[in-house]
Amino acid sequence: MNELPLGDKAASGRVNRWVDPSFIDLPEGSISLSAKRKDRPFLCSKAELKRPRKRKGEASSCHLLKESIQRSQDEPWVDRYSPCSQAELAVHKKKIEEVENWIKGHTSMSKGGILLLTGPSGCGKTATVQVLSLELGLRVQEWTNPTILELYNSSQCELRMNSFSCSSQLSQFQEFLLRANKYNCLKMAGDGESTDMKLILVEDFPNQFYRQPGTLHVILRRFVKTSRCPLVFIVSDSLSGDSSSRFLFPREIQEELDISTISFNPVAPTAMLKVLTCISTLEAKKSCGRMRVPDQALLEALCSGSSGDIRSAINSLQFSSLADTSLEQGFWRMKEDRPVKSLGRVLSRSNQRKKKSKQPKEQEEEQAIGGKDASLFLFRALGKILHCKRGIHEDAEAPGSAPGAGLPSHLLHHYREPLLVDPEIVVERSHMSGEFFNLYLHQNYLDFFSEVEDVDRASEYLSDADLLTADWMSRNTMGDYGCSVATRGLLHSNSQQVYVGFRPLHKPNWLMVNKKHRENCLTAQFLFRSFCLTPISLQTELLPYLAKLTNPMSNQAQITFIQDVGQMVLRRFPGRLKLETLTDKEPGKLERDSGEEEKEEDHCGVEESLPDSQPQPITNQVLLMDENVIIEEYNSD
Ligand SMILES: Nc1ncnc2c1ncn2[C@@H]1O[C@H](COP(=O)(O)OP(=O)(O)OP(=O)(O)O)[C@@H](O)[C@H]1O
Repeated sequence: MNELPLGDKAASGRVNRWVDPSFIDLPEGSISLSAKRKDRPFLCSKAELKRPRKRKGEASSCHLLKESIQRSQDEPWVDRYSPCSQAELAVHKKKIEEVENWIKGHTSMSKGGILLLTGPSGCGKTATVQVLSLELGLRVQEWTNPTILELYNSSQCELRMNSFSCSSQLSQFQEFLLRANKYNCLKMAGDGESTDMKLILVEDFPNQFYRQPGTLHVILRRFVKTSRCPLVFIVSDSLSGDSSSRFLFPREIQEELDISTISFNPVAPTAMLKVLTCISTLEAKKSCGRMRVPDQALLEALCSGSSGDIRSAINSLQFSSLADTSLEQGFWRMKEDRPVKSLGRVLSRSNQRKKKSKQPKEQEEEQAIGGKDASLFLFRALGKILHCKRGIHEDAEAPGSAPGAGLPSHLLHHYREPLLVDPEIVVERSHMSGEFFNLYLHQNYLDFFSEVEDVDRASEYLSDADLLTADWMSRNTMGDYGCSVATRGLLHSNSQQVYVGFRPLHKPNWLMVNKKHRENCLTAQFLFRSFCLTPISLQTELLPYLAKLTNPMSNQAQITFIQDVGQMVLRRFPGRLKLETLTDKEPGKLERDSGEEEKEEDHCGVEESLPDSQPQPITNQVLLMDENVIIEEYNSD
């Protein structure tokens, strides 16, 4: 990445003579044209655009000077240092290229089309679109939800004009989209060589879409029929797992409307560090020595605490510097005497070796700076354990000292380099119970081991962990301990940890088996309710018995279920079951079937019919046909 542009961008080249959108009849707030700031679209902060201008002579020059200093101090650094070119973007080059190719492909020949950009908040999705539009000479026409006041005003106006009785956010959005697609922007004097090419950007969705995504789909279907310019949707991922992009743009709609999707990753720590270093150097220069240049360790702490959100990192940097300029006891000063620490776990391995490793507790303190939610997707959390990173002991760096020098000789084989992750914190941030986390580890750990003795030891630890949670009375308390035993046990057992590269992770087999078990319980209860037995008794006592009889039941559904559950047919599943792959954005939340035990006992309160979500007996019938199993006569003699 190149150097950031020098000096205060906000002060230069501000264009105030921008033209109102061609859709002047729409409420003002619903459209914002980036062409307003066409010459330097990123130079002026929103705050500045909205600031009322004073008339000449209204204030003294001193007052104006003070105001301008204040304004420059107040301006958010994210706006002041917003990127103006691809080289300045802290986004992976490939992602930028992908977006660029898509935009180029869909602006030429007025082809239109829809692009969906997803990724965590603050990873530079909007900045990328803005920069590319600037470079490709496109005008960005962006939808922003009108405020209630604007809605009210517009409806008043419309009432007066005797058109619609009231214009909802939804209808305004629809109108915006259709008109933006149909009409070119008005060309005004001073627009220079601006082209008619434009890009429609939607980041703000009318609330109605979250309640009824179908309404969005109807509008989009209409849009694609006449689409002339590219439409870009930006939807941020949420770590809580309620992915708006999946909800608003389900796969069927993406396929039907040929929506392209590009998924952004969090900003890489190295790129983020570069940006922060650049900004802090420029700001320190500008402050004429009033602001101390933050040390490397502090910048790294801000990077790691922001979890790949560059906006949050820059804001934290600005915030912490504010505290410093006025009071000598500022943030930089407090951090001044800290030992230099590295981004060991995020920078290259060679760098890690050179610098000292951090203790988990210190890492935790640093995470608190910037206050960004540090939740982990399950995929990443598992990766942190399975691809575990280790540092080196401080004493091992001393010349002549052998690894494990402090250990007695008979324990030397237990020597390991210190962990760079804290397994308990990783599990906590995955939002998953220790027991379930263990299941995922159990399913996936083998691929990461190279020695059979290590596997032996690891499986013992997993069994111990299982044992800790065996007793239902203490399960809640012991779950966390069990998880510590499993994670730390796995990490310790893997004595020959080798770099295995990317490995797909799978969901535990147990989940599938458990699901099937629950389905069978419900089906058994439903089909054999007249026996008034628990699902367990039905499946382990009654059905195996019935399976031995000839025509025990007249109901075909019952017969097929008896065949399915009452006989242990190993032939039915030759080889291993097909495992479900764990995707990288899968949330680490699982519904625990808490009511299961009670349900099993409550065998008299059976539902009258099977819920739709449950497998219907027909599934078993298909199995029966496949296997061609015949109920044999049971000879009790
Ligand atoms: N080098 C840089 N690369 C990317 N963004 C930068 C850079 N320097 C500063 N920024 C600022 O960081 C912010 C990045 O936020 P952006 O809106 O692009 O994120 P986003 O992925 O669209 O997330 P959200 O959906 O939450 O808005 C922007 O305000 C941008 O101006």
